[in-house]
Amino acid sequence: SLLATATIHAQEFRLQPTPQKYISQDDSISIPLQYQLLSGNSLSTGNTLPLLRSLMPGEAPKAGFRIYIGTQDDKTVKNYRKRIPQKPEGYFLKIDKDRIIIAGADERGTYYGVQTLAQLLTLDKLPLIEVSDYPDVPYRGVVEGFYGTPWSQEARMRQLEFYGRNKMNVYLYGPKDDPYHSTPHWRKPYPAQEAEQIKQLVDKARENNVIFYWAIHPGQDIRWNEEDRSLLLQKFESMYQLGVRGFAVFFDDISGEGTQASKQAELLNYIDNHFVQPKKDVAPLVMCPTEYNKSWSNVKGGYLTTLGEQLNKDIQIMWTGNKVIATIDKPTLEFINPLIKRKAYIWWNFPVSDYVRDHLLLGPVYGNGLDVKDEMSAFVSNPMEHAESSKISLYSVADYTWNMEKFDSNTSWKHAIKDLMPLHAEYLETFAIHNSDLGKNGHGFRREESTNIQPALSALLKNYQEKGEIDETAYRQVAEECRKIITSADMLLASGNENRPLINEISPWLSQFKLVGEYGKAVLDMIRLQRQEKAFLPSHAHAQALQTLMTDNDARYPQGVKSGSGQLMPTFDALFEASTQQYNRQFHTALNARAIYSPYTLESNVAQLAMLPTQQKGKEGSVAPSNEVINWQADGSLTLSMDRPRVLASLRIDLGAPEETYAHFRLETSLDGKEWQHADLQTAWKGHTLQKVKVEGRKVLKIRLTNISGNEQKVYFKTFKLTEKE
Ligand SMILES: CCCCCN1[C@H](CO)[C@@H](O)[C@@H](O)[C@@H]1CC(=O)NC
Repeated sequence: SLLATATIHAQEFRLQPTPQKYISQDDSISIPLQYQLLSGNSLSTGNTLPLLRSLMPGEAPKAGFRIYIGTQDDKTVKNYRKRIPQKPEGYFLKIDKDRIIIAGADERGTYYGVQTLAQLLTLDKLPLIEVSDYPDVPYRGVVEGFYGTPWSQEARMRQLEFYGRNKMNVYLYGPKDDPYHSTPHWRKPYPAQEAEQIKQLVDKARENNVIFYWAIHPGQDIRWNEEDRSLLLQKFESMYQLGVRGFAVFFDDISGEGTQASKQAELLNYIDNHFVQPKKDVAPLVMCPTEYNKSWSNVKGGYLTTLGEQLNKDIQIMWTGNKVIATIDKPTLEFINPLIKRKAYIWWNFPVSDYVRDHLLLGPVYGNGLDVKDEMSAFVSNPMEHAESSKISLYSVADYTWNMEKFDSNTSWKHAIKDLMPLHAEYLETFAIHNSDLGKNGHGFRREESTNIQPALSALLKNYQEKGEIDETAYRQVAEECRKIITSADMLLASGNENRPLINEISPWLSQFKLVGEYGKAVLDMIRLQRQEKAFLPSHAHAQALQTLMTDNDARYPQGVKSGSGQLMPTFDALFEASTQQYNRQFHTALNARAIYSPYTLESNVAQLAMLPTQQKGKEGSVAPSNEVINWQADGSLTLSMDRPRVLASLRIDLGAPEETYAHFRLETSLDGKEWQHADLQTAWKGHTLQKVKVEGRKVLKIRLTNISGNEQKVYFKTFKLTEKE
């Protein structure tokens, strides 16, 4: 498929990432089948020569064609020394009629020169070209730092190859749900099997010139004493024995003793002075602070300034931006860099989806500043638990961090898709453009979706809702898009082995996507046939059947599978409702005019709660949990309303707080929104969670939870779930 890639790419071939500078003459040579290799001593170890030999197997001592390769200290490239960009990981690549020169500022730069050559070799002829290139951001890559199913060994091996090809140089291993990374087993060495897998990853990383960082997440139960400090160092030593040469300590998402800045700084400096520095072959230590975004930081409290003042200068400090989930711009960095007295090591929480697990985030990487390359020491992406699907974003993160000013999010996005499935790129693009928004979520972070068809969707809906008329141009465009949706789903599901791991990840969403396309077609029929008493009915019935199929999601994904939720589904639901209401008025019928939706709506004057989506699964209704600590102001309340009175079987609430906290809250229910009955929170207490609150058999229309303590309460919002009586 490499050849296929070349053929497809040939007309719009681009080098990835976009090089800083390159000149190509209008001439090319056929790929040399034999060549004499003149390589510098500095490359005798490492994986640069193995990569070159794997790409061009025709090495022959007497051949006329020559390849000169080395770093700037090697005499094999001394004539080109001044052409090498004097920047870390810089390289000079020149393809001439009788020779190729690959000269790097350092070993990794030379390696990247070979990776660029690798891309040129996918063309049927080698263009005569000169490339002078280097990365804008020193450290570029991925932090596997999400909640949920950690990536598999196979997925990680593929990731590391992807990073090598796309010139990403760091991978931080920190899956929140790995018990040996975090509580409870961070103090213990890995069992033999897991240790062997880590060793394999470290070797794979070295092969791809990626620094493998192993992170530890001790903060939830660390004790600030000699014993835990030495246990942590022993764990690091055991990882070093496995070949790990990059170390990180994450103090994010914890509470209690572990959050003290001065203790964190003391521990990290100790690790730096007694482990990292003495080892001499270990990368600079990286730490993730507890206050890792501006909305959670209390500058006056001094946490960040303490780290900035006390942490050894070479220790990197991570930062997610102005919020947990945020794009990174100049003001973001102008805020944090002075406080921590160094350039922030950006942990970008995208395309991570562990707080919107029913969505895939496959859209373009956009919104980060193009003028911040000199304000950050690193930019690493926290991806989705779906490794292959995350590559659409990761490809663009590689592009953005290597050559920031030249980054174009849409071009990069299109090439990312071609890189993943060259033979099905148009279908994957149709799928990706309609699966990019997150839907309502606790962080309030949203993305554009269905941008290609959005104008037609709103024109069609506006004309129909306001004038009962059909905008024929919009109608045709939407109908065509529905056809493309249905075709794309089938083509991708039937795409065989082009990218089987990707299809395995997205197949539940592909099935849902096809239903969305069918639903769109059925709704278009409904508005076309709305005035025909007989013909309307089968389309209405079909649309309802599709609504049912779309809510009975794939059992593999209990949290549900959403597709086209940003623009397509809201428009189709609105057209379903409007045309059915119109039909009922005209023919005096009472067909169901409500598209399937959650019968529960949430209102709240607590900012972080107001955005939470509600969910319905059968007899269960819930407000989605928030990943953030909620600042619940005095007298702040949350009200869950039903679409009609319902009899409750039970209600479970979990604020992740000790029992006394619940005394600060009052729970009430109401049948009419005017009269409220109290429900007792204390009696239902069961260690950290309120079990069946005494509302058994109560008929309610609304449920309200209010902070009556007179002060702000900081709580988690883990569970708010009701079950209705059968
Ligand atoms: C209260 C927990 C918020 C979690 C925030 N983010 C991610 C988004 O959900 C999640 O993957 C978690 O690992 C991460 C923590 C974080 O952002 N650390 C710098």
